Amino acid sequence: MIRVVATGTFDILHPGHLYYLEESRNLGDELVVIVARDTNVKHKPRPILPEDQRLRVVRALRPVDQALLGDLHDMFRPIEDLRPDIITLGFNQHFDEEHLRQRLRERGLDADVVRIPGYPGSLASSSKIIERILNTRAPPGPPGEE
Ligand SMILES: Cc1cc2nc3c(=O)[nH]c(=O)nc-3n(C[C@H](O)[C@H](O)[C@H](O)COP(=O)(O)O)c2cc1C
Ligand SMILES: Nc1ncnc2c1ncn2[C@@H]1O[C@H](COP(=O)(O)OP(=O)(O)OP(=O)(O)O)[C@@H](O)[C@H]1O
Repeated sequence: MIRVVATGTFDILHPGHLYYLEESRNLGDELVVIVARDTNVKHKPRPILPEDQRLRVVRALRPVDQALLGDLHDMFRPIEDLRPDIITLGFNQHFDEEHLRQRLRERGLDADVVRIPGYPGSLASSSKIIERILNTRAPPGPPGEE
């Protein structure tokens, strides 16, 4: 039984998320997804959707066997509980594979780390979708300010 763990914010879902989760699931027999806590998303603007809502939707996706919210303070805590064989990183996750492997070893965890490539598409990105909404649906400014 090969357990795979995938992680991410999953704010506004798009086919890039599905591709990442499907490819992660294909590496093993079971996929568990750790959804980032609202307060831990600091490397970009805070998510639009609250963590419970992000979790609920990720949990319902076909490739996902189990989904949970991450720890508030220690990202290795859920990994210690889940003991995955493989941890997948998405194409744009800012972790260095070798550094992450090392930190896992230091915690007595021997999961392999696998990078999943990107899925093409100009709107396969939560931030690009938000940008498009702002550009196409934002209320017009006061008259004369076009
Ligand atoms: C191995 C691993 C474990 C993680 N565990 C947690 C966690 O317990 N809590 C959390 O809030 N974020 C955790 N994260 C971080 C997020 O799920 C996410 O990867 C990070 O916010 C960057 O995500 P983004 O690609 O969605 O922007 C973990 C990331 C990795 C790689
Ligand atoms: N186009 C894509 N192709 C493959 N994987 C993706 C794609 N977009 C996101 N992912 C992966 O899905 C997981 C969750 O991504 P995240 O929630 O950060 O979405 P995002 O669209 O990359 O967000 P943002 O645009 O705000 O950076 C990460 O592992 C990420 O690498």
